[in-house]
Amino acid sequence: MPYKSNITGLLLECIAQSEDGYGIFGGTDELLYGNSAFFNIFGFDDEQALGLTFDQMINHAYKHKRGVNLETDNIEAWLDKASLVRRQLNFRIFEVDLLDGRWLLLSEQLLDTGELLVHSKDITKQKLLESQMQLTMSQLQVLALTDELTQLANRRSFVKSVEAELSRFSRSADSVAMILLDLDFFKTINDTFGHQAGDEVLICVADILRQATRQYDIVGRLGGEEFAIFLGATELKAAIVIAQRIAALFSSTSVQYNGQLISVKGSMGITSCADNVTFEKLYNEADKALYLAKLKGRNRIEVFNHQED
Ligand SMILES: Nc1nc2c(ncn2[C@@H]2O[C@H](COP(=O)(O)OP(=O)(O)OP(=O)(O)O)[C@@H](O)[C@H]2O)c(=O)[nH]1
Repeated sequence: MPYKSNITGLLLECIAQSEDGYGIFGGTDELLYGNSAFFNIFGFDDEQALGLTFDQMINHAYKHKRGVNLETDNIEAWLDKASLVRRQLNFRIFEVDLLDGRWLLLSEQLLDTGELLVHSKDITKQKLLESQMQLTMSQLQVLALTDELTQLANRRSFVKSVEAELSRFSRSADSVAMILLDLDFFKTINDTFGHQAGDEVLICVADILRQATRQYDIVGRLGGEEFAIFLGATELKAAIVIAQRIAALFSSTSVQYNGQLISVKGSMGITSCADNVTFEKLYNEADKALYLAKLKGRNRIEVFNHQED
């Protein structure tokens, strides 16, 4: 059959024209065959690479700054490292990037006869898609953990972060503290000035909390007009100072909305402990103190009393 008798020639022609790279290195690593896509990986335009060793081809790419991206100041050391993995397995697959921005998936297959068959496939589109997906995933993760209005940690993320910190602190004897803050008569602000004005107040409160806390404190909006601050390695005294700082900022700040000034007031409950601390324990203690602050007339700070509990 004429088709069958021509198959070898046809196959060679297909490989020569293929956008995938094909190369065969001989037993002493000299290039026996390559198509133009393969030469291109090493910065060669034509068959001048034939007969060169892998090391010589890499040196060519490095010297002419073409083809494969060789991120090294020492090409000899790079080649030594490559020799540790090259031809060590019957089959291996890896990704490389080219200086023109493309990405290739390369496979090396050691033939029974000692030659090394190398195949390359352009995976630039897939890499681009992959990095876009990674970006979307990390954006989604941020969205899932952030309160949209105030950009503070939401309840889920606050609990998760505090629990992570507590497991870190469990190995130290340091005290940790929590401040719970609940705005006073916030419903009246909404009812008087509108929901939008209420939102502006919540944003302002978040700014005040960021301003009053340290970089490593964890600040979250637990929901509605309830906020929480976790203070790692903090004694009660220092936690009270931070709560007083927040109260002072509330007193000196008014939110401007449609030409009107809205004052912000809040009640705070504080607790601090060092032993067997869990999120629930801290939260419940701070919440009891907060309840007391509301009961005693609001716009004040109360500390959880461990003796009375
Ligand atoms: N603008 C706005 N209002 C909210 C948001 N989330 C909750 N609220 C409102 O917050 C108000 C909370 O009301 P209450 O629980 O009675 O609290 P309060 O009026 O501050 O009363 P006290 O805490 O007892 O001083 C409700 O009217 C909710 O609708 C929000 O994201 N934006």
